[in-house]
Amino acid sequence: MAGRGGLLMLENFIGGKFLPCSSYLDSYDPSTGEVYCHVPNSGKEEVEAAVEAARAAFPGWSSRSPQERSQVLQRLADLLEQSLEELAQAESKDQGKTITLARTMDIPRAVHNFRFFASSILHHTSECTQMDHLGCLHYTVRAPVGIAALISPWNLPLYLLTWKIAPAIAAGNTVIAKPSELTSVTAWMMCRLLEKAGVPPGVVNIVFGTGPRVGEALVSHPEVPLISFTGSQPTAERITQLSAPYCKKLSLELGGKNPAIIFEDANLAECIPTTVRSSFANQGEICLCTSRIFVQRSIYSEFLKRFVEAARMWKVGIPSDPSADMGALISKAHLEKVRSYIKKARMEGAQILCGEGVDKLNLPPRNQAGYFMLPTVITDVKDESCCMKEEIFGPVTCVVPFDSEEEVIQRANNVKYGLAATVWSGNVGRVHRVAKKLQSGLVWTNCWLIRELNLPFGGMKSSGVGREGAKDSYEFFTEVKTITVKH
Ligand SMILES: NC(=O)c1ccc[n+]([C@@H]2O[C@H](COP(=O)([O-])OP(=O)(O)OC[C@H]3O[C@@H](n4cnc5c(N)ncnc54)[C@H](O)[C@@H]3O)[C@@H](O)[C@H]2O)c1
Ligand SMILES: N/C(=C\C=C\C=O)C(=O)O
Repeated sequence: MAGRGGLLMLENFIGGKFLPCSSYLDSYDPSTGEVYCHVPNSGKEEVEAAVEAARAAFPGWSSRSPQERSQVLQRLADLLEQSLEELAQAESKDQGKTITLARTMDIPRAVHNFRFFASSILHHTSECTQMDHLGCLHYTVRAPVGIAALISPWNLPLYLLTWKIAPAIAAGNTVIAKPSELTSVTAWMMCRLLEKAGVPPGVVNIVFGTGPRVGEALVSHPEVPLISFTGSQPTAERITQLSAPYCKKLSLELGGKNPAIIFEDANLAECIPTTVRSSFANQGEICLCTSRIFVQRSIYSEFLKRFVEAARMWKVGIPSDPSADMGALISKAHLEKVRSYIKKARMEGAQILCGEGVDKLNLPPRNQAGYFMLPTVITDVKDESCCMKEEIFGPVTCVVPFDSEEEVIQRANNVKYGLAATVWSGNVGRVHRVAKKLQSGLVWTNCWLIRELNLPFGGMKSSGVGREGAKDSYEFFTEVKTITVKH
């Protein structure tokens, strides 16, 4: 919808209706640095209205059969798929990611999230045990919890929001979702499809705005008993504090400082292009991106030379260019934060082998103020450096040598995070051994980011609490009850 100055103006979606807000935020096009959209700056009032709508919709939705709910999810998946190109264009413009990534990963995955949970909700079973000597039978039943708060970040906007909405409503909950204020457009576009898909009013409500205003009002609302959050560790801490007085159910998917461990028997022809992708895909703005590369010393020089050559070939371009490998970072503030790590690395005596401050970025005149940065490789950096310890969440990766298996496991584990690791080796025994010892919720060996939605997804240590996936999401979005029958 066109608003002030012909710019796109979003509205909240509450109780099946688009509702204007009393104040709005500017949203920037990352490829130009220009305001192109206005996003509702919602607060307590909008959260109250959404809670009322979600509360009213809960009895009807939660008492439908899983089959009925499944059909609604399937219809929504079909409608999203029919709008794939329009959604991909919007996601790429709003987030700065390449149109190719939006077309091949973000939007197809959003479609798949609804199809996947539409199917998996049909296949859950409950537990039953006997105590014949006491004449008892025990069994469990599960029921949806109620109104779920779903909060998502800006890096994979529709992909991550639907990864929460789909399991929550499949299990019979009603939801209030809050996308990142930096990337709200595709969530708003999805709302236009809900009625046609048969989602009753109030089952999915979306309130737009900032964390401190609308996010906090949502997570501290007494009638919202569960919160599924994906974002940064400091925000998770705040949400935990605000929700603690109510003993809410929490699922927290947080940041990472993900290692790649490359042994001398790795297949470098596969490892190098995949590790360039795992370091720089989506501008390095994926929580699963590699940011510490440990390479066995005997192949260190060869790896480094080939890796830097490949990183230099990774094309940074405007998001709408189908041949670009990388687009713009999300915001000016984030670009400055990412760049500040390169400055700190230099001050510590590390070497920048390519990218920021070394190579020249060529951009069309219209995009000179966009938030672009080249893929950057740092070496000669100590494990204690902030570049090796903190999540940078940008196109920056550090490469360091190692000597032995025990040493590299210890160094890979020596950070507060534990989300995703990759291990490269042709030795099957070593691959299993190392994968088992890494403190990481996910380990990809000889590959990266191949997702199996049935299995648990999530992090250890400061990377999160809880897991998402077919069974884990079902357990999170339902309450279990044990019933004993004496016969
Ligand atoms: N583990 C995962 O699956 C995963 C996936 C994607 C991103 N991430 C992490 O997300 C981070 C980047 O995303 P970000 O910058 O949007 O994170 P963020 O924590 O700043 O924001 C995430 C969401 O929380 C909201 N929020 C912020 N403050 C809030 C508050 N006080 N109360 C309630 N809500 C609040 C934001 O508006 C946004 O919608 C990185 O750390 C990244 O690793 C993790
Ligand atoms: N949650 C998933 C990915 C998270 C990526 C973070 O940036 C997923 O693939 O299910």
